Amino acid sequence: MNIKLADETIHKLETKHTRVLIMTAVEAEQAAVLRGLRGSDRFDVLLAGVGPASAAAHTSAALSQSEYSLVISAGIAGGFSEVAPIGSVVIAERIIAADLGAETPDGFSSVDELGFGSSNIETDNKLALMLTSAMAATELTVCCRPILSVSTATGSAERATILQARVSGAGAEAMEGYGVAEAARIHGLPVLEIRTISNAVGPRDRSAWRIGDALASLELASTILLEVLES
Ligand SMILES: O=C(O)c1cccc(C(=O)CC[C@H]2O[C@@H](n3cnc4c(=O)[nH]cnc43)[C@H](O)[C@@H]2O)c1
Repeated sequence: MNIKLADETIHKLETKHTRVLIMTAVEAEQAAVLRGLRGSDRFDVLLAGVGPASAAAHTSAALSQSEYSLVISAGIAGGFSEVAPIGSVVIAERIIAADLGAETPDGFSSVDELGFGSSNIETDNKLALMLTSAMAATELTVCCRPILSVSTATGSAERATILQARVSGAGAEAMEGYGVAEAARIHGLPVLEIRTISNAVGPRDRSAWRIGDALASLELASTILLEVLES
């Protein structure tokens, strides 16, 4: 894995007055993150809404209002079951807009292949690895993998297989990471994504979602984030 942005980011994080912006899709995720952060005034935890467009717009608005040194997309997600079981944590090694592109007679072409930009945003890999190690030392099950952003949540085994073939090693699928990351990139800031798994990516069965387990993991993961950034 490449180590990028680390010196600049760590330098900024060591500066006394640096602040961290965390974006969650919904209030239940926001509340779990805030419980985990234990009242620290170093963080703003704001609502992004659901999906990449809402997330990009809300993140960009927040970044235009206040100064931050790090931006994080956090919340629950679907996990690719071979690598990320329910209740586990996935830290993004990269954030990928997995359905941004075009269907062609030869299959899906990403925006990169079409020459329209990039569907792939690097996270702060050094911080991602530090967090992964710190979480691995607790009761949490954690991995550092690509996290996919999609506009339509996967609802079939076929679609899950297609996405796994499209992005080798993908750990999880959610809907806001790429929007948050694109806003951070435009503002010149490093980004992370932290997801806790509520359901398996695959055939839709809302009754099987374990939102309580995922929110409990999100709270604990947020406490570890606090400890790592304060250490
Ligand atoms: O109903 C609730 O109590 C509740 C509490 C917390 C969160 C929710 C959500 O529905 C969050 C939606 C949010 O979660 C991400 N997500 C979760 N699973 C998947 C998935 O399999 N595929 C894609 N996204 C997923 C996503 O980021 C949504 O915005 C409900």
